[in-house]
Amino acid sequence: MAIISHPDTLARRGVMFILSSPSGAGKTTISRMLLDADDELKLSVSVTTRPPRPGEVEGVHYHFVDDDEFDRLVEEDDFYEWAPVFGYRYGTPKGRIRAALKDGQDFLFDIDWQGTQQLYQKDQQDVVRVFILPPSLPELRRRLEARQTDSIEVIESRMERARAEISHWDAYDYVVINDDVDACFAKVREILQAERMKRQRQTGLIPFVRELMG
Ligand SMILES: Nc1nc2c(ncn2[C@@H]2O[C@H](COP(=O)(O)OP(=O)(O)O)[C@@H](O)[C@H]2O)c(=O)[nH]1
Ligand SMILES: Nc1ncnc2c1ncn2[C@@H]1O[C@H](COP(=O)(O)OP(=O)(O)O)[C@@H](O)[C@H]1O
Repeated sequence: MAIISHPDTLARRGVMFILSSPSGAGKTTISRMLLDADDELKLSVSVTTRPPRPGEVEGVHYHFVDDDEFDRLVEEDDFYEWAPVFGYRYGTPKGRIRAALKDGQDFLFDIDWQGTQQLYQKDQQDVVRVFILPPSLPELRRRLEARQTDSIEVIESRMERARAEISHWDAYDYVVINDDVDACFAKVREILQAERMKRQRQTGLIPFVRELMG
């Protein structure tokens, strides 16, 4: 694969940019805004046994598989990590991620805290962990209802789980409250931009500085 050319930085390793949030706090919304705004960022598409929601497209939002296929992928060690969530299984395929990171490709991961911990254990140097919080629990419920994708029972179970998910806030590098969506997006984007500049990622820095020093 060709080395990615970055307009703002020297040659560097890609960032594994993780966005997590309690369900309904807005990580899908913020992820979509980031992907639309940023050509250097690519979504890591997860594999799931959950059925598609209206409007979700195979290969774009998830790879939708049945239980047997998921079992096969686990056996073949095709996942970076996987976890059960709400009665379904979700996994991050290793695919070409490792090689692409070395070439400077940035990846966005929309995964929960369990997946975040596993990815962080496997690759601390590349991972950046961002947690999005709702401004309040009543607002979280309002957003889940407004999305109109879940039954009352599912919304109740998401609300219950939200409390458990929020308890993992301290396993993240950054915490951003999603009150105004544009403000939240701007903050998350600044985090990504700053992380790209981090000295440890800049594989092109040593030769460049040597040249400057003469
Ligand atoms: N561990 C792990 N979690 C994932 C992965 N993909 C998605 N998830 C999480 O699974 C949960 C349910 O996702 P989804 O069914 O799309 O509903 P959402 O809560 O509305 O985003 C979310 O917390 C996601 O962050 C993955 O590859 N690994
Ligand atoms: N800052 C915000 N203010 C109001 N509504 C929001 C905000 N961010 C997201 N939403 C809405 O809340 C609902 C849940 O957001 P979504 O991005 O699907 O959450 P998640 O992916 O975390 O489950 C969606 O209908 C979305 O349009």
